[in-house]
Amino acid sequence: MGNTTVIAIAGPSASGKSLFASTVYQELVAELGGERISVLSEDAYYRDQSHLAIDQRVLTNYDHPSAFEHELLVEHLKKLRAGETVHMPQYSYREHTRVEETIEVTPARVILVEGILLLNDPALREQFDISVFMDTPLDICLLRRINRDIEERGRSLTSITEQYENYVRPAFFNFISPSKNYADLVVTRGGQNEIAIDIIKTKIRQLLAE
Ligand SMILES: Nc1ncnc2c1ncn2[C@@H]1O[C@H](COP(=O)(O)OP(=O)(O)O)[C@@H](O)[C@H]1O
Ligand SMILES: O=c1ccn([C@@H]2O[C@H](COP(=O)(O)O)[C@@H](O)[C@H]2O)c(=O)[nH]1
Repeated sequence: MGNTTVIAIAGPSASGKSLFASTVYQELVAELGGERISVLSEDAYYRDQSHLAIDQRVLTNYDHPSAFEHELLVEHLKKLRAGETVHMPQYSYREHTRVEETIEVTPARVILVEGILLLNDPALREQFDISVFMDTPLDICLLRRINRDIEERGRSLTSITEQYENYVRPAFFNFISPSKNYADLVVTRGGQNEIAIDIIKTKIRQLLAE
C-alpha cells in the first residue's frame, strides 16, 4: 500500500499497547531521529461528547465500537498515506470528551497506531500493513487498569469494578479477543516483551532503509 507502512497495535485495555508503541517509537527516534515515524492513538478518536452533561457522559459504553469515530481515523490514515498533515483530536479520560487542542501529525514512512478495537473494524483493517496483538492475560490487565485508572484517570475502585463488569470484560469476549485472528504477530507479556519490541524495531529499520 504506497510508500507508507501502518503498524497497528491492538489488544485489551491495559495490556501494554501504549507502552509497547512508545518504547518502539522512543528507542527508534533516539537512534534514527523522529521525522519518519508517527504515532496515532485510537483513544484520540473517541467521539466528542461536549454537547452532553458530565453525568450523561459517564453512562457511555466506551468499550463498544460505536463509542469511536473510526471514520475519522480511517480518513486521517488515508490522508497521511497521501502525504497530507492531519490534526489528531485529543481526548480527556477525566472529562470523557475531546479537548479543544489537537495534535499535528505529519506524514511519515512508518505510522504506529494503537487501540483496543482497531482489528475489529474491517475498514480500519484495510489500512493496516502489519498488525500486532498484545495477548496479556485479562487478570493482569485488570490489575494494571485498577492502578492506572486510580492514578492517572481519576477513578474510584467502585467505578472501575462496575465499568469492568458491565462493559470492559464483555467487550473483551465479544470484540477484542476474536479480533486476535487478524493479527500477524501475537505478543505475550505486553509492553515489556523485549524480543517483540526488537522484532518490530528491526522491521521498521528495514523499511526506513529501503
Ligand atoms: N509488562 C509490564 N509490566 C508492568 N507494568 C506494565 C507492563 N506493561 C504495561 N504496564 C503498565 O500497565 C499500565 C497499562 O499499560 P498501557 O501501556 O497504558 O496499556 P494499554 O495502552 O494497553 O491500555 C500502565 O500503567 C503501564 O505502565
Ligand atoms: O471516557 C472514557 C474513554 C475510555 N475509557 C476506557 O478506556 C479504555 C481504552 O483505553 P486503554 O488505554 O486501551 O485502556 C476502554 O476500555 C474504556 O473503558 C473510559 O473509561 N472513559
